[in-house]
Amino acid sequence: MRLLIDAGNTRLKWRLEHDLTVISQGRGSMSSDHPLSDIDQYLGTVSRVAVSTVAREDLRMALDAYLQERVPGEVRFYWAEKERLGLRNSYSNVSAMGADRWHGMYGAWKKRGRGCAVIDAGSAITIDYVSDSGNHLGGYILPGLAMMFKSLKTDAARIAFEPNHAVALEPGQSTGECVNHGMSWVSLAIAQQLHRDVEQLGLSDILVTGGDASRLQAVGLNASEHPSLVLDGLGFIDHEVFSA
Ligand SMILES: Nc1ncnc2c1ncn2[C@@H]1O[C@H](COP(=O)(O)OP(=O)(O)O)[C@@H](O)[C@H]1O
Ligand SMILES: CC(C)(COP(=O)(O)O)[C@@H](O)C(=O)NCCC(=O)O
Ligand SMILES: [K+]
Repeated sequence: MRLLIDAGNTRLKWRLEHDLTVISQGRGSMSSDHPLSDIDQYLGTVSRVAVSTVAREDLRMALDAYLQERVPGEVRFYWAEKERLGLRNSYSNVSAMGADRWHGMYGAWKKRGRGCAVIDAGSAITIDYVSDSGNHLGGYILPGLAMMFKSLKTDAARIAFEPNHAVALEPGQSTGECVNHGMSWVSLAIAQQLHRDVEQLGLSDILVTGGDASRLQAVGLNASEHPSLVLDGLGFIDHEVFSA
């Protein structure tokens, strides 16, 4: 069995496969001691692990040690690359790019094979544009929605509110409404800017992934949702590496 892991800054997403058929997939919290506890009993039958991570180095090392102790097969970490199958990274220093961004872009490139926008609404929101010819045109990194809520709670003394994910865009008339409608307002602004960029750049479509994907779609983001786009791209690359 092959185990694919996408370890972000908030959640660890995993997928167990046998001969490229998905046996099971799920997620754990990166703040828990054992984010893979749901599949502990299967790790002894895993022949290979492929990992995409942007987690803190101490967490990456702890995950590596946890896997090495339990998995008989190889544990391989995959990072952003300069180029693969015609997809070309715009970063001169590719090692600085989050592995999740490259794997999400590669998953989109393999699925579409033409210009597209990739949005990962996770702990941070990342946006990447790829041209029809496979050139990474560049992208953006924004604070994630939960990160924005958290910064208001921790950095503003007199803002008390309960976050809610309902979409409401009218001007708020209480602290809670001003904050929650503000989050919908920011999400709408992101969606509208994406639509303008995709139009101007002549990109064919938008692929969205990440825990807050549905929130962006709820305010009108015209995108197809691919909940495991990072795992998809990671799986394509790992398969290509081992089939070469
Ligand atoms: N059950 C959940 N646990 C944690 N975050 C969640 C959950 N459901 C939705 N979210 C939202 O998804 C975001 C995390 O998305 P995810 O793609 O897992 O992040 P990352 O890849 O950065 O670890 C959080 O910031 C939060 O706003
Ligand atoms: C921007 C990110 C934190 C997003 O990660 P996530 O929100 O999925 O945890 C991650 O892609 C990252 O650490 N990037 C490194 C900087 C860069 O991509 O330029
Ligand atoms: K992510």
